[in-house]
Amino acid sequence: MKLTWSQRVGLLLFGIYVVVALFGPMLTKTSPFSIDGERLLPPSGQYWLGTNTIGQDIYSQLVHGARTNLSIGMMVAVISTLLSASLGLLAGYSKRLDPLLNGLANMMLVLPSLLLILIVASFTGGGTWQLILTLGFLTWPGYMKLIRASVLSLKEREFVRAAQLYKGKTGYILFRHLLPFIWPLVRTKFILTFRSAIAMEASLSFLGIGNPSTVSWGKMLQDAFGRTQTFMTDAWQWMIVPPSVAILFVTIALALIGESKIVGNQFAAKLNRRESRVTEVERQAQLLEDADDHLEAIVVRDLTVVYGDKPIIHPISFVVKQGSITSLVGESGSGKTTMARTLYGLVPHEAVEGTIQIAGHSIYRDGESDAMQRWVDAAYIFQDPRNSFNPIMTIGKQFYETMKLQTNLEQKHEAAIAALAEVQLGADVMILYPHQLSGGMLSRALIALALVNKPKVLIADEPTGALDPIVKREVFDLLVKKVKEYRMTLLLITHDMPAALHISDEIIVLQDGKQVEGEQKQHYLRKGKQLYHQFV
Ligand SMILES: Nc1ncnc2c1ncn2[C@@H]1O[C@H](COP(=O)(O)OP(=O)(O)OP(=O)(O)O)[C@@H](O)[C@H]1O
Repeated sequence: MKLTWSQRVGLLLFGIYVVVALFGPMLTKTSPFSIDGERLLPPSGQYWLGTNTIGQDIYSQLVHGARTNLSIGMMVAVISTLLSASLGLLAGYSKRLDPLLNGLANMMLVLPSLLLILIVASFTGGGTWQLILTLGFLTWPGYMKLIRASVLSLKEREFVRAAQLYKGKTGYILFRHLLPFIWPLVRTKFILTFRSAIAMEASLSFLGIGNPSTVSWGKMLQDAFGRTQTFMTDAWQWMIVPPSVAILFVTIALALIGESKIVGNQFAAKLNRRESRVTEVERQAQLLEDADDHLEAIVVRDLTVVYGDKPIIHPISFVVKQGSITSLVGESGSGKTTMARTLYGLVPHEAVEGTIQIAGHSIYRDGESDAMQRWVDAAYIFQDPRNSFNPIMTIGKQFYETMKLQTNLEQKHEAAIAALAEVQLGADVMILYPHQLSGGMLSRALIALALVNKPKVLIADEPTGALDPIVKREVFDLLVKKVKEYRMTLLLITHDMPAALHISDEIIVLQDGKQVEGEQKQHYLRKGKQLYHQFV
């Protein structure tokens, strides 16, 4: 990864600070507290940075102070960042925990943090651990709310919904699908908290309420400013300048690193290198025996969908026979996507009335839709392929996650390559990220992904929208072939009337959320047929 010069400088400065904090104290035999030198000695071979007004070695104090700052900054940043990230993820993801956690964050935000820190520091005599815990527990809410807001929006993305549908465990979804996206926020939070903890510790020590048994840069400055000799002699040059420059040095280093993407990207790459953990997903999935087959693959009775006060789907009933192809057509905005999403259980329960059965499972009846094996009993192709894939996972990993018929990685790999080959994609696609594929390639990869578990029912929302006419034709042929081969039921949402007429056993026409019947439907189909003759 290419770093800008400022990022390199930031890392270099911070590296120097860490080396000094870790190894600097080893280079001095003098204790930072011992008063064995003469007072106010200028820098020399013996006292590299001179001595202070009571004869203590300033170099020794500076390097021991670096250690104190590093450990306080690190501990506070770790505690505060862990709280922000974990509570933000949980609040954004869980509707149940959100009111509690968000309420707690709001309450903490209105607390006068500085006052509390001063009170705690005064009462505890500036104890280091008390300071770390106070700072750590008071500084998480701001970024927690930012992370929560990101997760609230991310969890509506198709790839997260898909992960939920195949019953990925909550921890897995949070860690694998959501954390990499909020990682830049986590990284920034860590660096900012590190920086402010160092500044806060220095300020408290400067005010005289730091830990008296440790040495720190703030305390060095307090000592220097508290003595008149500092300014009456040249001593300010070695008593005030070194700790001030050190604080400035670390603050600048952290500010420069804060602009770097190095940590986040390395982490995301690391996450992606990890083997897929979808073994958590239930595996008992085998295609149900033919005896369990239902002649009616999709049964819809008196279905309505209302968003707020706006009816989107008016009462509608229909049946899709097992092994058939039914196309859902209609003008833009007529409610096709809403219908498809409703059938697959992707619409909030409260918006839906009526009953839906898919492959024998009632959708929207508690417990029963959970029993449906997503991607095996029924699969869904979302309208927007780019949003359907997790952008920071390779296509191959996303195949492994979804595959339920194969038990080991080798079998999964072979089946994924075979499924990709059916849509004219090579095995090299497995190691590519979604952004490295064209829109058409992504559409085909999505179709392969939907077919890889040989689903009994496939609901496909505009699966060929991004394809050129030749590939489109090939994909329709593939879908027809798979319908026959797997005895699959296909509900196809499409604007492509010629194709719908060409491959469908049944066509449902929607207009303004209502099913069109009789002469109006015939008129719509006649128009489609005229196009169809141009198509074949
Ligand atoms: N989440 C939502 N909240 C409120 N209204 C919505 C929501 N989703 C869709 N709608 C409305 O439902 C109507 C039908 O939209 P839908 O996306 O189902 O149509 P469509 O037939 O699939 O259109 P297209 O062919 O352009 O994709 C539109 O008026 C749309 O504004």
